[in-house]
Amino acid sequence: MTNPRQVAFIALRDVHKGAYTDVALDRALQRATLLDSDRRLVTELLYGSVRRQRTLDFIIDQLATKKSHQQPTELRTILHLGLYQLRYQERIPASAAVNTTVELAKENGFAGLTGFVNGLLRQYIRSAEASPDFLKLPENPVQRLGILHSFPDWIIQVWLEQLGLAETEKLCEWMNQTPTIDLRINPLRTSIEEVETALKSAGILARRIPNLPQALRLIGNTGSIQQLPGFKDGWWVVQDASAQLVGHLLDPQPGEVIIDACAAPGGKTTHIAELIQDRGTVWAGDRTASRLRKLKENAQRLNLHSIQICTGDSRNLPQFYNTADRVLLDAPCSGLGTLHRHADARWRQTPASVQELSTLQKELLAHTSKFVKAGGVLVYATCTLHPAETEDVITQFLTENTDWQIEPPSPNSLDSCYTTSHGWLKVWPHNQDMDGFFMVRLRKTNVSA
Ligand SMILES: C[S@@+](CC[C@H](N)C(=O)[O-])C[C@H]1O[C@@H](n2cnc3c(N)ncnc32)[C@H](O)[C@@H]1O
Repeated sequence: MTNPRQVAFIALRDVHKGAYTDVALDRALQRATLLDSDRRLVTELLYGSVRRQRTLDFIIDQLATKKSHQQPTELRTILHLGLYQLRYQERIPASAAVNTTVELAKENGFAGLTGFVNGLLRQYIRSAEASPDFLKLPENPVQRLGILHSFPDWIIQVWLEQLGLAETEKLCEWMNQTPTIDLRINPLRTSIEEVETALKSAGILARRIPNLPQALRLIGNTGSIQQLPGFKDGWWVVQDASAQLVGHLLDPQPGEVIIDACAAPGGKTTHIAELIQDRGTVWAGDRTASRLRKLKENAQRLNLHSIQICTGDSRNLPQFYNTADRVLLDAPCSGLGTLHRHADARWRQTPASVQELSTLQKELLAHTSKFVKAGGVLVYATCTLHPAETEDVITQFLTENTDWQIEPPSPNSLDSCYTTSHGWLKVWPHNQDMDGFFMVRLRKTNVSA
């Protein structure tokens, strides 16, 4: 297969049948023979169409007699691809978007409906030219933002309650961007200067990130990550800037025993091992064996030896009670802070799944806090921005465990600029230009309050 739009159609059709977007993309690309530029086009069309699904359906609802969900599923998929190009891909001439979409319809069993496809797309072009905001959006702010920026109402509601209208709109726009790639340099193997020089010689642009001495943000097209200089030598690992803050908040020291209770695939475990200069013990626990295999590969590539793997449910590991100087609980979460990275996550998560996660997070915190020695530290972190998975988890824990208290980062530490008045850190992506994250450092005192 050599037509990128046909490849995008097959992948998007699989997503509409329930496949994960990244899995559908890999599968479709593997079956195709495409130039690098066409592979990028497939990725953009697929991820963009999945993200913008609600807006695209709303356009179909306005322009066609039959609502989007009444259209044959594969025809709806084809219309999404065409409308996505017209609305969001300025580089693609409108005529090319229309003609290729009509072709797709013809090739995929809708030869009798090419007039309908052509007519709908051309009507979209005429309406958008006449007035860029021709969509008749509802007055209700939750629905209006949800349709315009393509999020479910409940997510908009969660953000509106915390941020208000103007900031929520900025956050929505930020979450619809193509995600950036950050590297964390392994100081045990190289220096940030050496990596900068190697990337520059390979024609890759990168910039430093304020407050994070080991971080570089890649700019523009990078091609395959595994082919970048230094990958095989363990010079760096891909890790978003805000995830790098977590290791600094934990502040592990050489010689300590540290338990990373939800560790796989090891982004933070390997950071901890680097921060202790590979001297001490980092227990990497996780209940998913396949993800732990990835962690092992990462540790080997980075040449880190202080990491020990423990497969199992971290709610049930009594052998670790009172053994750790520090514990990291990077808990499973709804990922509302990283929706730009997982195009379909906004459609998969629900208020009910958030409540289930909140229960799991509270159980994990109750158990893993027992791993910490008196006087020790636990950092709770999640890449979500939902209060039920963040503030509520911590507030309940502190109410039930009066021998624990929040220890905010010291004023001149790397994390201090993200600290809230409660002592926990909240990274809002549209303000900080990095993934959304919540993190808090708790210290176990010797006495109950
Ligand atoms: C947010 S991810 C961890 C990411 C990792 N810390 C990193 O930086 O690469 C959450 C992890 O928790 C694991 N997990 C979920 N429930 C668990 C449980 N009850 N016990 C142990 N691990 C669990 C999942 O398998 C997943 O790998």
